[in-house]
Amino acid sequence: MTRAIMILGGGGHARVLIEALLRSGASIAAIVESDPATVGGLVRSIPVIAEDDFLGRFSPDQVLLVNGIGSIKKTETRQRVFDRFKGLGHDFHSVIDPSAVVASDAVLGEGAQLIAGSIIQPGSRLGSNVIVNTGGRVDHDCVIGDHVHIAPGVTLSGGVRIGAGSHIGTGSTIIQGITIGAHTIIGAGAVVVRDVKDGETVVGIPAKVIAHG
Ligand SMILES: CC(=O)SCCNC(=O)CCNC(=O)[C@H](O)C(C)(C)COP(=O)(O)OP(=O)(O)OC[C@H]1O[C@@H](n2cnc3c(N)ncnc32)[C@H](O)[C@@H]1OP(=O)(O)O
Repeated sequence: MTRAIMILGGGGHARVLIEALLRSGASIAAIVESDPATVGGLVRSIPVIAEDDFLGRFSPDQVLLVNGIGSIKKTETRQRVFDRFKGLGHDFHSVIDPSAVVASDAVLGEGAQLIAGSIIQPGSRLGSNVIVNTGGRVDHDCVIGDHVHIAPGVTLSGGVRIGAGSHIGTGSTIIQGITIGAHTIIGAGAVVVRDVKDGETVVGIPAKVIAHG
């Protein structure tokens, strides 16, 4: 049986995902929201259902979920949503915009989201629930942990490693071979030329630490 695709959340990131799914020929059965009133009207005529309704009506064998929660700094909320629905037995569908370029040997984890114009080069591996946002570039042999958000216009050079739950800010550049720890925040526009430890926030060119954990 083909499972119906449903989006968790109806905000800006969800709308980007809906565009990518529709462009790739998928159909979307519903947007699931804890508070449907927060979704400002119908998005592309897709019905909005309340989360309680969803939980009562649909079992994991009937639906495939898409994590529509974005992040601008910390990635905890989208991780919490992913983990909660995995705990209920649900599977997450990957969203790959038709304009994304993905090397034949790249490995994508469950629920990967490759937004318009993103590029994943050979030998790279992405964990579960990872976003590579608009125009993000992941060069060869990068290893990206679960729940990482690579924001629009980021460049990861070859062999970069990123720990789980990190947010790589919009337009930042990471030079080759750098290791970035878990739950870090890389500021918008930063140029990272040294390794970044778990929990650190770095900004600037070259990037310097402004917060620890
Ligand atoms: C589709 C989408 O929209 S996806 C979302 C994309 N957005 C992003 O990636 C946003 C990334 N976030 C940032 O760059 C943020 O500015 C952060 C996370 C680095 C810091 O945010 P906050 O913790 O709120 O710090 P705050 O704004 O108070 O700034 C602290 C200091 O760092 C400076 N600063 C903040 N961000 C940056 C930056 N990117 N580069 C240089 N300096 C910065 C501030 O000017 C301030 O300096 P001051 O103390 O001398 O005045």
